Amino acid sequence: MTVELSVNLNAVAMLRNRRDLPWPSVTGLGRIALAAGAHGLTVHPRPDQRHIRFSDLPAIRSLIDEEFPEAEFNIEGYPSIEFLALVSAAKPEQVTLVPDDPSQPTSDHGWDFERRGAFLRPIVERLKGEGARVSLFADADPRAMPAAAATGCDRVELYTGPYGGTHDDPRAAEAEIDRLGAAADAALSLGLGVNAGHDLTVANLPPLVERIPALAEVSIGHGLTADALEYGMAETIRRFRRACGQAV
Ligand SMILES: CC(=O)[C@@H](O)[C@H](O)COP(=O)(O)O
Ligand SMILES: NCC(=O)COP(=O)(O)O
Repeated sequence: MTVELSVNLNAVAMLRNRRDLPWPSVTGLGRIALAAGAHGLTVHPRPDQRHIRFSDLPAIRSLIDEEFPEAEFNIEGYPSIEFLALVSAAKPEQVTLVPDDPSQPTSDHGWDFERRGAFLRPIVERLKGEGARVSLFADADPRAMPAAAATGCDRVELYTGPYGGTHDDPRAAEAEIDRLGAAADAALSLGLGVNAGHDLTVANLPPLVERIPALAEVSIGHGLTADALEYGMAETIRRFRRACGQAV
């Protein structure tokens, strides 16, 4: 089974928002990602629109519909009334619900399914009724998976932030892989699909994929954008030197 890659465009949008200019272009970089074989595009619009703006969503929807009809749009976020209205309009193939409060700098935990199950169930049903696959952001805890499944969701997205944080500690990384693997096994045994995301990199993906071969999808933004800058920098310097009139 292939693990699909969904490219999170939040970091691109954050760079764009530094100026009142249209670059880097969220749809332009999305197009490059899909043309290079990414399976989908992910955005996590936050209420303050600090990176993805609500107005980005129709443009991404059109990009996929008109140029990459096989690709998937994944919208992540807390299911506020405003978020649910955005999702209804953008019609993503997948919605990933995340228990963020508006003041959080980034996502840092999954749902407490026991406590929030009654809140989630009708929302999951509504989103599925609108044609979306529904994934719920989950901590790497196998004991949480029965309550996750009881919400009616299709998948869980395992929160890999703690794993990403072990980049300089191989033993801690192994322990996190064990936790993620056990959570994935529990979810799969209940018929749930398993996605994963947060702080994933080229370096830490292979052990994760090896432990969870049935992983359906990873969504990656921060580390992927960092690599795009690093690996694109040399060619960019050559382009700018040529623009300066230098012989390159
Ligand atoms: C749910 C998740 O892990 C990502 O969507 C992450 O929250 C990205 O959000 P930021 O780009 O705002 O950090
Ligand atoms: N769902 C996780 C995601 O979309 C990207 O997270 P990150 O790679 O920006 O940490």
